Amino acid sequence: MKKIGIFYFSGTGNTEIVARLLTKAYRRRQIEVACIRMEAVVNQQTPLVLDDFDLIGVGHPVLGFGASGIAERFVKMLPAGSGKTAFVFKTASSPHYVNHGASDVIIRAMAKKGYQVFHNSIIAMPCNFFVKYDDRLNKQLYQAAVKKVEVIAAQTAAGQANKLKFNPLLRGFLRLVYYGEEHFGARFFAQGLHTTAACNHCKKCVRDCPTRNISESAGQICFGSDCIWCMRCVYACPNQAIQAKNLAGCVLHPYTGGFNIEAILNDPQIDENFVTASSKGYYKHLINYFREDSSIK
Ligand SMILES: Cc1cc2nc3c(=O)[nH]c(=O)nc-3n(C[C@H](O)[C@H](O)[C@H](O)COP(=O)(O)O)c2cc1C
Repeated sequence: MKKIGIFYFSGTGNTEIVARLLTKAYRRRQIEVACIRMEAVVNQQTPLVLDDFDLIGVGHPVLGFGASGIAERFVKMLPAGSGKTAFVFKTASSPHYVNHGASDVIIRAMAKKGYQVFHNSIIAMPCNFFVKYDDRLNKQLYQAAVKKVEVIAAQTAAGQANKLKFNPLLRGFLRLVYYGEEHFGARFFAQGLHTTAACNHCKKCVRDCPTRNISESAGQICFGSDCIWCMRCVYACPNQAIQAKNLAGCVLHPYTGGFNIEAILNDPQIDENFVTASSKGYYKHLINYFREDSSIK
């Protein structure tokens, strides 16, 4: 293996953390890696040149059981693969099998273009949507992610396949949910976004929006209709000045997603042994996920 190109989209930092961990894991194996944000390609700031890469990685968050508009736009831009090998990875708040099909549209589109997508994986990370996870769980998820990334790096570097089990009967229904989330949910959410008096017009949100959906006009920050509900603007605003009026419950207060992982890791008071072999209820489905890499016995 000479060089790997990892293209990822990350709204709030989780997928970026995984993409960076993967990059480090390959480099430790003496493999050269380029780690590129998908939106730089989609917004034509970075040319899409794949000639140097022997292996392509595509990473995205699971948004409404799908892959996010940016990932779909990126895949449309890919040139013919001519048999190039590829893998996909996704982050989600849960490794449950309902999320396993989230990359299917991407995998199919890549296969149509001649890419051989041989490895598909899911990594559970802190939830950034509606449900605020306990920081002990966030720490446990991150530590498991570090181990899972090592496995993904070893398998993909060796050309070893990985498939995710998915019930095909769910496909049509979940695709419909995704369509509703992307086209109606996201638009409705964006219609209710507004800035408060705390906004100092630094325009970070304008610069950072992956779909260039935020602009400033006559001294006002304006939110357009091409929102993919990635939450970046809300969570990354340095003054917490962007607020949601519609579906406000989906924004976590205080935010405990990707960007604060470092703080969680550095806090010795946060005990990562949150899910155990005897956990019940919602957390039960995480037991096997943590067992896979011996995060719990
Ligand atoms: C609009 C939206 C929809 C989401 N839908 C799902 C979902 O269907 N399943 C899931 O497990 N997590 C879902 N999540 C949670 C994210 O997938 C998860 O927190 C992910 O790691 C975020 O990655 P990022 O920080 O790279 O954007 C959703 C988050 C958002 C903002």
